[in-house]
Amino acid sequence: MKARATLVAGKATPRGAFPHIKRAGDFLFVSGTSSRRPDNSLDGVEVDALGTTALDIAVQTRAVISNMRDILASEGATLDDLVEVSTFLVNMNDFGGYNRVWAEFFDATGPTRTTVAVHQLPHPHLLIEMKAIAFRPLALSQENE
Ligand SMILES: N/C(=C\C=C\C(=O)O)C(=O)O
Repeated sequence: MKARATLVAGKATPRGAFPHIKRAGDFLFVSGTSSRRPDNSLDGVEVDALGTTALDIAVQTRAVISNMRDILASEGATLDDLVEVSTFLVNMNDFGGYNRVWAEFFDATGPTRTTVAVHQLPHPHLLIEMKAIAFRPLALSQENE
């Protein structure tokens, strides 16, 4: 069986030659996802008239999870199907804000999780990016079509 790559309509276009999500058998692999909107603006970023920039880790985290939810839906999967999430923060001082929003969506029965800090993400206003693996048997996804 060949793996199936999908570019999801209505989501921000990937900033490179890769899909939003790839199905390999019953497993789904979600590319690194940010709070980027389809128009390439970012949730959780406000810039005032003087150029002062306010970045909000809670808003960005909620947007990332929401974007992943939409991407999973393209394969008939939900956040409940996630088995592993990797999170990249640019600053561990944001860990608390990120962790609180995470708990709005998941508990200890949810996906395994690894959180690391990285030097940079692909846009200077991004505080967080996540990639994920889900288990959603193809047969179950097709039942709901
Ligand atoms: N996944 C990658 C970037 C995602 C950026 C975004 O969604 O804003 C990548 O370059 O590998």
